[in-house]
Amino acid sequence: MTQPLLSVRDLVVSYDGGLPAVSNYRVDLLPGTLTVILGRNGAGKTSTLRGITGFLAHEAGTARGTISVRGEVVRRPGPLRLSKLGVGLVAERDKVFVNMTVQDQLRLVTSRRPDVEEIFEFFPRLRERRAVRAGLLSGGERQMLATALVLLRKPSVLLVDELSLGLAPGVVRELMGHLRRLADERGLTILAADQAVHASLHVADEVQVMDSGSLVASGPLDSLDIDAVLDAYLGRHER
Ligand SMILES: Nc1ncnc2c1ncn2[C@@H]1O[C@H](COP(=O)(O)OP(=O)(O)OP(=O)(O)O)[C@@H](O)[C@H]1O
Repeated sequence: MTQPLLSVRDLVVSYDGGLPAVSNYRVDLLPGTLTVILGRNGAGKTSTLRGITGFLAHEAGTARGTISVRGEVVRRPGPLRLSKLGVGLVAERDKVFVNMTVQDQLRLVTSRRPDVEEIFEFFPRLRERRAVRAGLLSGGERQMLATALVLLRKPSVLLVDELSLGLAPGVVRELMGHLRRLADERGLTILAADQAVHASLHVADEVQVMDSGSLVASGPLDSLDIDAVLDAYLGRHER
């Protein structure tokens, strides 16, 4: 059986010592696959990705659980440790410097021209817009830049939070298509949390549905009665 690249068991995330925002979350990410976490506002998607990567200190949040990378339990997981093990996070609300050009931001992360060239090959739109300040990019282009800045660090696992936030359906489909290509062409292993149900299901290998901090469904797309699960937990109107 193929070994998961990243496994999570019994993840619990709480804020300010309150009731858990995430309870007993688990996942196995197989190499080169794309898993999506779906759930309505406040379901616990962002907290799950923060809990895995340890980006909780600024949120007065705590996480416990077991995270393994390539079969090895990660001792004292946290942002730096996970990053060194090749786990990258594209955080919700794009983290780009609005006054810097696309090209300058990419060069902040790497001085290797071939790496920047590779990014431009993958995102031709960023090449076209390379001399433009990030503040003038469209929402979709900003998300491409935010993703590119993480990709330059050459992760093998990419966690992506709400790529579709505030974007038009056509742009969301394009961005989801990029995630699919990153898995297929680059062999990246991806866990993406999103509310864009249709676009996510179109590209996913595995699907997880969260409600009130708990998983209510999880498995390969073709093994789930996805319509029933989504009707029950997202409501037909949100699909
Ligand atoms: N920094 C924080 N401090 C306190 N509570 C928080 C914090 N961030 C999230 N929460 C709470 O944790 C729960 C899960 O929120 P979370 O943002 O993880 O959900 P989500 O599924 O990502 O929602 P959305 O799609 O709206 O981003 C919610 O009840 C939320 O109010």
